[in-house]
Amino acid sequence: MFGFEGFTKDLGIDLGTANTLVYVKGKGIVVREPSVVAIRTDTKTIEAVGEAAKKMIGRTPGNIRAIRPMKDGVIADFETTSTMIKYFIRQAQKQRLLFQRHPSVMVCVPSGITAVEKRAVEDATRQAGARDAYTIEEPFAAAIGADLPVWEPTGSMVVDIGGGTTEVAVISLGGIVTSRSIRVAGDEMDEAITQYIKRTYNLMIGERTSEQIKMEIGSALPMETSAKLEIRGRDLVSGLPKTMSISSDEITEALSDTVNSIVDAVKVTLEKCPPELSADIMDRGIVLTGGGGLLRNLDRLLARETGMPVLVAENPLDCVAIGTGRALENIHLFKTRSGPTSKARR
Ligand SMILES: Nc1ncnc2c1ncn2[C@@H]1O[C@H](COP(=O)(O)OP(=O)(O)OP(=O)(O)O)[C@@H](O)[C@H]1O
Repeated sequence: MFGFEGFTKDLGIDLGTANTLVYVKGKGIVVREPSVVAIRTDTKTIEAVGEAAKKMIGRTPGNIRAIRPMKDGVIADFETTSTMIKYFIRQAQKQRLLFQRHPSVMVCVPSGITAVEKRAVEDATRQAGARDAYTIEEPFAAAIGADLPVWEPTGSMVVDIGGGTTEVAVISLGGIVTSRSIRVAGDEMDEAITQYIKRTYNLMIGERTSEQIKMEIGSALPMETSAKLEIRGRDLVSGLPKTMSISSDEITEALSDTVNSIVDAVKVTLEKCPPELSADIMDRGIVLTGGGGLLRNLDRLLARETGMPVLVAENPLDCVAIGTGRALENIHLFKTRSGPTSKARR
């Protein structure tokens, strides 16, 4: 059993592909920044991390590269990820919330990752200064953060749609009964929009523009009143900047393949769910978490396709971070290491 008396100033980190959130017990979420690092390619030094680095995406001079070290929810670049975690821990410490130089840190990881990938997250966290590094599977953390009764003998289903991964899991009695993790989520939606606009209008738009289009007029089902948005990009024929208007119906069409992959992942997981637990889920409903859960009408589409009630969690973007932090507070409830958490010591 891991003692939990020293955890008061310890951290839960939602190390996401898109955003990293840090949760401190009693304080809530104290850091919320994009998971981006800007590096000088000549000297290999870090130029900026988080919000400042995100602003540089697509706007960097030749010698600076803005990268997202987490790709598809796992560590694509070990050194940079470790530097980024260190920066976020410092940000929390700067707010005088942490008095321990080496806090214990719980980091969430996608449920589908390999033992090697999990180890990489634990090592990067310890290299960033953590005394103990624990990992928790993301959908389990999301379910705790969404206030689902994860410890009860009743089935709960959570669909966490982040930047890189969508995690679908059925949880009961403190464990994941069945789950599915697909590397299709918000980033893939952005890419689908970029490709659609390139294919249809010969217009090249940036990563940030496609995300903005998704958030402002994206919808999983056609909206009752179609909306329009002015977008800017580079005309691939003339090579010049161009402004044009795009409709929400077009974005619904652009997003259909990605959205259908998510719907299929939910259906497959439901098919594998034991009947008693399905009945519980029918009563309580499927809960959507993660930023992707905010896509308009995704709840309605999922409800139509599964015949189950579907709800969006109260603060979908914060559920994983809150759940990760709460899991650290309740570490004594995790009975075995083969459950949804694991631990590595300095
Ligand atoms: N209103 C919205 N509509 C649609 N998508 C949104 C909205 N708000 C945020 N998103 C998307 O949610 C994604 C980020 O969600 P979140 O912060 O939960 O992911 P993450 O935890 O960083 O990623 P992962 O779980 O894959 O590691 C981004 O793709 C973002 O564009």
